[in-house]
Amino acid sequence: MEFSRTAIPDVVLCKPTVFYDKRGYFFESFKKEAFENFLGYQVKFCQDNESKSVKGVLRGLHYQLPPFAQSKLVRVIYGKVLDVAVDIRKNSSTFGHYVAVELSDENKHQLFIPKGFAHGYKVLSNEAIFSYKVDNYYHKKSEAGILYNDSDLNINWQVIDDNLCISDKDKNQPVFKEAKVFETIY
Ligand SMILES: Cc1cn([C@H]2C[C@H](O)[C@@H](COP(=O)(O)OP(=O)(O)O[C@H]3O[C@@H](C)C(=O)[C@@H](O)[C@H]3O)O2)c(=O)[nH]c1=O
Repeated sequence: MEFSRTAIPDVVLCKPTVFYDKRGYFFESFKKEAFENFLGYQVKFCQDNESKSVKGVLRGLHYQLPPFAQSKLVRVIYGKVLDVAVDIRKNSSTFGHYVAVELSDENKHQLFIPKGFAHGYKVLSNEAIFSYKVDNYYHKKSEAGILYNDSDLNINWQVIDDNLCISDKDKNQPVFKEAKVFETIY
C-alpha cells in the first residue's frame, strides 16, 4: 500500500498494490500496522459499513459529533464515485476547505478521513457499492450534516444530474455557517 497526503495533509490517499494473474487479482485492502505507521497514531476501527447507490445519488455531507466522532477509511468496491471530505475543524488552517478524489473499483484507491471532517460522495457510475470502516459506533443522536451545495464550501461535484437522488435528511441539512463544527483538532 502506498500512502500519500492530500492538499489537506490529515486526509490520506491509500493506493494498494494489486497483484493480477490469470485468475483475477489480489490485494491487501487493510493492514493495521502499515496504516498506523504512516499516520503516526492508532486508529481503532470498530464498524464496517456498505451501501449501494444508483447513478445520480449523492450522500452527505455527514459526520458524528464528539464524543461519537468517527474517522473513516472509505473505498469503492463496485463502480465509481467522487468522494469529498470537508475540514470542519475550527482551528485548522484549512477550515472550510475540501478534498475531492475519485474512488473506483478500477483504481481501488481508499481515502482516510479523520475526525473533524464532513464526508459525502456522488455516484459517477450506473451503480456503486461503497464500503468503509469507522472507528466509533453509529450514534443516531450525534449525527450532523452540512448541505452538499452550500455556497461557501462551493464543492465542485463534477456532475449534478437532473435526476439527482438525495435523501430528505440531506436536502434539509444546515448551511456551513450554521453547522456544528469541531472545536479541537484530534
Ligand atoms: C450510517 C449508519 C446508518 N444506519 C441506518 C440509519 C438509516 O435508517 C439508514 C440509512 O442511513 P443514512 O441515510 O444516514 O445513510 P447514508 O446517507 O449512506 O450515511 C452515510 O453517508 C456517508 C456519506 C457517510 O459519511 C457515512 O458516515 C454515513 O453518514 O441506515 C445505521 O444503522 N448505521 C450506520 O452506521
